[in-house]
Amino acid sequence: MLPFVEIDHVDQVFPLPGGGEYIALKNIDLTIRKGEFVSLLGHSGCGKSTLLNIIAGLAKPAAGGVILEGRQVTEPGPDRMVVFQNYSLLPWLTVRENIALAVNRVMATASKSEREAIVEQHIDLVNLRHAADKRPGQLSGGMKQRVAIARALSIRPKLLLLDEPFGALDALTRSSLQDQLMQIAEEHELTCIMVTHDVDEALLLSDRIVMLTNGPESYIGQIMDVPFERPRDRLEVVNHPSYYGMRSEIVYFLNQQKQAKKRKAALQVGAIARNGLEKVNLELGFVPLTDCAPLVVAKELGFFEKYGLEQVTLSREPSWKAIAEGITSGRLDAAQMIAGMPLALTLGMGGKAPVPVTTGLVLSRNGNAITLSKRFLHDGVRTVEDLKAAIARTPDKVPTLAVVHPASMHNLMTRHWLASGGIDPDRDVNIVTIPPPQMVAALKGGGIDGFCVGEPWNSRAIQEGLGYAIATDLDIWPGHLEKVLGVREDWANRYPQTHVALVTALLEACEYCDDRRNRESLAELLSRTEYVGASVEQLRPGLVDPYDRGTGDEPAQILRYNQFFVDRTNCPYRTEGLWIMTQLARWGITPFPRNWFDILDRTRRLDVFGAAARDLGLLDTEPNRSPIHFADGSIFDPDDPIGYLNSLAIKRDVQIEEVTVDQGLGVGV
Ligand SMILES: Nc1ncnc2c1ncn2[C@@H]1O[C@H](COP(=O)(O)OP(=O)(O)OP(=O)(O)O)[C@@H](O)[C@H]1O
Repeated sequence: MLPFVEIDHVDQVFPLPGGGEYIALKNIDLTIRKGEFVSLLGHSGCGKSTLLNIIAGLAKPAAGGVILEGRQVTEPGPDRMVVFQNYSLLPWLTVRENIALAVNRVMATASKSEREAIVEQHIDLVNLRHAADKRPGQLSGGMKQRVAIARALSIRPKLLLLDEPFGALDALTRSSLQDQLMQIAEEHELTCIMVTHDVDEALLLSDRIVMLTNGPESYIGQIMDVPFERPRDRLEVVNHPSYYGMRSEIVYFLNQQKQAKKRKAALQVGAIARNGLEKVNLELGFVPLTDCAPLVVAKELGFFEKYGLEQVTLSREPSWKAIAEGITSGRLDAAQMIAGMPLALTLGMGGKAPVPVTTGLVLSRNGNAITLSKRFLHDGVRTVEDLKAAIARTPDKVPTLAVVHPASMHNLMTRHWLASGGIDPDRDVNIVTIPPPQMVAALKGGGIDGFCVGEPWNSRAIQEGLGYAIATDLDIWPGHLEKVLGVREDWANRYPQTHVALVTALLEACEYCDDRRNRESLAELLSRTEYVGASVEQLRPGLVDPYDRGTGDEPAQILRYNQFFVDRTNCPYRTEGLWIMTQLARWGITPFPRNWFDILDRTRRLDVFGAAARDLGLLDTEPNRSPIHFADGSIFDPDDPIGYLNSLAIKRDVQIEEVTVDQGLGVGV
């Protein structure tokens, strides 16, 4: 379906009184379907109203634009009506006259009796017949807001924009108006965008909640799908089993934003040097997943302090996109990253300028699964070949599969798996990106037919009866690298001793995580809201318990499902980085660099890993140059990456070019 509203890479910039400028919004990109109700949520001053004004055509963005039904918005128009918090009614006109003013202006070609009928219909719509001849001064706040809504709806806008419409009302009036708005929006299939501060209001009314980060340069931090069925009943919504989980996820996001503000102020302090290290105050990003465990353990068990890193803060990030932004902007010192991210950022993914990012540590291996909607299991889909046959049976229905980021192993391995079964991942299926914590809600809402993600999100979908794991990543490439520690290259050069201390602390934490005696307490630790925030039951499969694929088969113990240390987990082998680069090129995500050796040298810091491993007395850290063997029988020979690329049957147009990567970035840390 074509998008109804496209907010296309919008930036907004305001001049500051003393000179300079304030970047309020940065790269806001969002599409909205017809009939959808979307809320914009965020702290005061984050830019919600600024964005709404741009959509309304009341302000022009500094960059990007808004497209409504294929036409660029350049000025206000009757197809978009805004309802403001302060009602903006004309005080000398009655309720009827206030509504009639809008109708007469916009529907000038309709006959007088038609226009009168529309006015009366909308007076009834908001139950104000008894007050039709009263002026605003004689009305309560709730009544005034009902007039404003009736006036907005009377001209039949395509898009209703609401800027904290109920913010000034008492609780009772507020809930009654929310119910009325919900009913009207559903009956008239209205598309609505509402700015609100109120988490419960957003959950009650919205199909999606768009959470904005704090400014300057606010961006979309997280988007939550709200899966409650319509028509909605307030009590049923609040009693829905997912309600409090979703609510706490939003509150957590807002709290994180508050803390980020404090941290930004603290960043001005800059590097604190002590203990022979150039910097001991670090901000580390992670995404709520089972395999963030080494960071959590290093923090909770004091491994950072043990190696002199006295002030380490962990920052729970909503998505891999936020991690990339945090590292490239210098907001984060280092982060848990999907394995392809340092390479994709260094090569300039999506046409962006290359930002050299490097890794000296693999944090984990394995731990992902491809989960499909249960309906495929009912159709007998057990293998990739069965999936191909199922797709061929319904050529008009292209399944949508979600991955967590284009540069993730989830994307690259799902594509490898599909292609190994003769399914073209760009033509036979539709692959979209969704942050890990939102996968289950998206599957439940029916927007996607399956996903590839790390734990606990597969097990959650399986335990809720929504899906089954058709393949774990051990069925595709057993022992593949999964998460790495990523830092900017200029950061690594500026803080070399700190970098080694950080890798040493995390390497010791990895060893702790793979000691099976610690796994029970690890599941408890990860379940805490500030870390993964899922139940222990959802975290246990694969980590502690046998893995239940949701197929009805007996759960099987997969010892290496979450692998943190054993079997030479932690060395950032160049061969694996090289395979990732072939895949990024295979699917058109980045070019394949002719200077691949140089890129590998810069992005895989074997020297840092070696120094940390020596500090811990570990042997056997030699680079491994053996070919990679995949479960489908294919082999990657690191000596001939271009020959390998040429041999692949399903691929896009592969670009092979010299990639120039400068190191001269402004250091914000
Ligand atoms: N015309 C302007 N000139 C300069 N700065 C502005 C202008 N309009 C908004 N800003 C700034 O842009 C940022 C975003 O403002 P905006 O009103 O969109 O925030 P908001 O999220 O709607 O806040 P609230 O929830 O408090 O209404 C704020 O820092 C604000 O001070």
